[in-house]
Amino acid sequence: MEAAIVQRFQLPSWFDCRNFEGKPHGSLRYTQRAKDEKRFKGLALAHLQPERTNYRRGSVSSEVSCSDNKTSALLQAGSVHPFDDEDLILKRKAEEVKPYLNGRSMYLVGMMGSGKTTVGKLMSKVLGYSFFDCDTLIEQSMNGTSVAEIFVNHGESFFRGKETDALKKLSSMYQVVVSTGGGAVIRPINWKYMHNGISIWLDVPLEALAHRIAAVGTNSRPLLHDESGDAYTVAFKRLSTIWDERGEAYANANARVSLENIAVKRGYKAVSDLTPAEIAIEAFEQVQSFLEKEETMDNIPDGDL
Ligand SMILES: Nc1ncnc2c1ncn2[C@@H]1O[C@H](COP(=O)(O)OP(=O)(O)O)[C@@H](O)[C@H]1O
Ligand SMILES: O=C(O)C1=C[C@@H](OP(=O)(O)O)[C@@H](O)[C@H](O)C1
Repeated sequence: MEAAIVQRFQLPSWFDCRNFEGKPHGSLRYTQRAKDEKRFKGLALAHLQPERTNYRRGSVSSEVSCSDNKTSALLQAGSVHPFDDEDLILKRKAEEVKPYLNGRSMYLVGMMGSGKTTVGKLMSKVLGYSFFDCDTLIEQSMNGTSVAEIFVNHGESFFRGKETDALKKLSSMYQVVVSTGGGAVIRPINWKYMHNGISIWLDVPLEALAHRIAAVGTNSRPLLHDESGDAYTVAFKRLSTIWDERGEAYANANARVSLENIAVKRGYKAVSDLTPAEIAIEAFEQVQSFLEKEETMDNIPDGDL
């Protein structure tokens, strides 16, 4: 993670920069007076450049130091938890959006591996909604037969019928977040059901999808499964073909969450730096924009449309 993290540190006492030695990492702002006196006290706003992070680990190792032209001082080293803030922002965002949803459900759509399940679970948790994974519902309706087995034993079109049945059932429910299967967007009837709630498209670049899928394997994703070739290349080729066939269908969703746009907004080099919480925050923001537009449209008199 390349982006700087801003963190406040309560410094315990006066620091005299001349008394410290250490290699400065990051920077620390302090007042002109402190600069002149080469000492300072109190709250410091530090920009940390973490060495490495991982969204599952949720913490970064860091060093905060101050320096002037001649000296530098290591003030604090250890672990910080930037995502504590992120979780709080996510919770607040959900609380902000929730009253305007009026109990409407949310349907996450997107290519295989786009994070519908991961992000959907997070969104349901902070909203206090129930979470459903469409593939899991289909498997349950088939006494635990896996999606991969359903494809092999009954074919794709049978699976698509089950998928539509599952969406029909879900469409009568309120306050649920649904992770749909990547192919749910290809049948117009499925959109009729999903439009009972708000649909959100997780738009993830194919390279990132292929990396994620190669990491977990393709056993549970029959449309990508292939014994030959290296996992990334096979996944990328298959995903490209699928994208050509149905890419446009995802744009029917009410809200689009583009990982490339979030990465640019946050100053990250790669979309792989984005955490599921950051993506969920953006999803709520896009839902908010959709609801605002919807309200504006509702307020326009019929004759003016
Ligand atoms: N933001 C993310 N960064 C890195 N890996 C992710 C992210 N979101 C999901 N993943 C991983 O990608 C894989 C697919 O995610 P999943 O939520 O199952 O996608 P989908 O439900 O759209 O198929 C999982 O292994 C998951 O841990
Ligand atoms: O894209 C698709 O056609 C499919 C995606 C899968 O779901 P995920 O998107 O959850 O992997 C699953 O429904 C099935 O393997 C078909």
